[in-house]
Amino acid sequence: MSGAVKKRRICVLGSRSVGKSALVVQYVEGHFIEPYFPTIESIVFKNVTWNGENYEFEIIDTAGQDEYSMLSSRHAIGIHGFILVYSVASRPSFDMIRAVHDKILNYHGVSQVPCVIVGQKSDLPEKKLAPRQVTPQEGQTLAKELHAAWIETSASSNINVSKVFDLLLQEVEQQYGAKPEKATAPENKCVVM
Ligand SMILES: Nc1nc2c(ncn2[C@@H]2O[C@H](COP(=O)(O)OP(=O)(O)OP(=O)(O)O)[C@@H](O)[C@H]2O)c(=O)[nH]1
Repeated sequence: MSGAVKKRRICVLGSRSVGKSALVVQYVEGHFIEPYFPTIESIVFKNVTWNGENYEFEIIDTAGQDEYSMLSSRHAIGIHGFILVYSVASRPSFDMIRAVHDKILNYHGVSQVPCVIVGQKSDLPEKKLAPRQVTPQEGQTLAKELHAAWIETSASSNINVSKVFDLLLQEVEQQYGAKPEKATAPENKCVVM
């Protein structure tokens, strides 16, 4: 194992109330937050060992987006990897994934960024608490099209939560490898919202 800690900055994006904060808190603190507090922005850190290397995640949990919200440069520039979250019980939140992904690509001026698409709240249809509005097949098809990884999770039942971050590291290391500074989009680039 090499001693150096590799820093990776991760941004979590998606519609309101899809469970972005719950996912991050379950991963970092190991518990589920039941009440809903809309996030403005929260940054948390976690150290992990992956493939024999030490990493420090800086995870930026953002306020929920809608089709009209602009992507802040803080949530695009210098970010190594993106977690795009929808709820499997919300079709509009799934439709938002493509819009957010397009905004990220516009910032970076590339055709691909390291990304994991997450279908959250998988417990809702399983426990018959809410009907499923997005099938796993639809999630996988979109991810294939956007060259992203895909997974379904439940923050409340702690299903697949840490796998999200393992998958993202895999995507980040595949794309940037030893050159993570390439995640920095040019500052003077014209940005199309
Ligand atoms: N059943 C279930 N509920 C969840 C899950 N994750 C989050 N929730 C609930 O969904 C609501 C919204 O969760 P948040 O984590 O605050 O959602 P968010 O995407 O961060 O919301 P914004 O800050 O508005 O963007 C809360 O009441 C959570 O308890 C899950 O995996 N299963």
